[in-house]
Amino acid sequence: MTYILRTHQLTKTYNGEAVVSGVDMNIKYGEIYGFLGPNGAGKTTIMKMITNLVQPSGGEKVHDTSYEVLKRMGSIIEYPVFFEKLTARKNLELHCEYMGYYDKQAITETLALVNLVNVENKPVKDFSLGMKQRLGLARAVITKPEILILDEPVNGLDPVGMHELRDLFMKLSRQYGITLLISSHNLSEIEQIADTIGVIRKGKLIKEAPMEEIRNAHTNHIELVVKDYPRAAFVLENKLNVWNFRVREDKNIINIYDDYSQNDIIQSMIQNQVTIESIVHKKQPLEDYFLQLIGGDGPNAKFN
Ligand SMILES: Nc1ncnc2c1ncn2[C@@H]1O[C@H](COP(=O)(O)OP(=O)(O)OP(=O)(O)O)[C@@H](O)[C@H]1O
Repeated sequence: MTYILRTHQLTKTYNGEAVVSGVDMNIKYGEIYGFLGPNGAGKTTIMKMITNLVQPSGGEKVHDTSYEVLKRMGSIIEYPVFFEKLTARKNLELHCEYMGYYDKQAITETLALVNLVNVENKPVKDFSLGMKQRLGLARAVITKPEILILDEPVNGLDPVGMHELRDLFMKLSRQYGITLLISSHNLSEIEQIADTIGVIRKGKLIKEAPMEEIRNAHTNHIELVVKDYPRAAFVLENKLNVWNFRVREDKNIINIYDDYSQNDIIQSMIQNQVTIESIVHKKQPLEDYFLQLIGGDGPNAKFN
């Protein structure tokens, strides 16, 4: 089966208000699924429904075999809590006992995986945020889950901590074959590692696509500046069969997102008496595209 986890019309209502509505997510085996959205968009609520911490008001989630996958699911939804006075190793030992999984070798291996071997006998209260995040991850992966659900795991980390954690995610995915669902409110945090991106805005999944497709389609585009944009748009659609473009009416700019030949566009515009002021190939920062998507009202839209 291609998918390890799918949701179908997943919905959550609080006090008559839908905070998550009709979400269809499709997470493939072994991939890193970047779950993006501004604060309050509904990411945590969806992750809680997936991990059975919150009961959906409607819709469902579909695993291959529901009970079995739950056992094979690791998660960090809220800030990970530890027995602060106990050592990292002791925390992992207690967790394994609680889960009915006791394998000393697994503890040692997992501490090595998250690079905490040299501090395994320190009490957790002396750990930095990054170390705690890595210990949380160790706890989530020690029982060898097939899927990991991580809610904003790099939040609050400095660039070094973020980098370390991203490397670890790649390792878990590529070397251990674990599927990862990682939420973030910042595209740049997961852009390099995500295979698929799901974008949530006001409780609705507004985009789900391979990261590569988004990168190609939206970072490269042709910017066409014309005197008469309605006529230029007409020519694009009717003479060149170009549909994937956006008009910025205030500036007579047309951004064309698919891979078209600039020459064809120039020739066709000339043949149809459209005056071109300029035509250039541009790269849009991906973050701008994301802000535009979740803001929904122009390139300067902010998250909230
Ligand atoms: N138990 C609850 N009762 C009422 N409203 C809730 C409850 N839990 C969440 N909400 C609301 O649901 C909306 C979505 O919250 P959620 O925490 O899922 O968003 P999020 O995308 O994870 O944002 P953040 O990154 O800030 O955690 C918010 O408006 C929040 O106030």
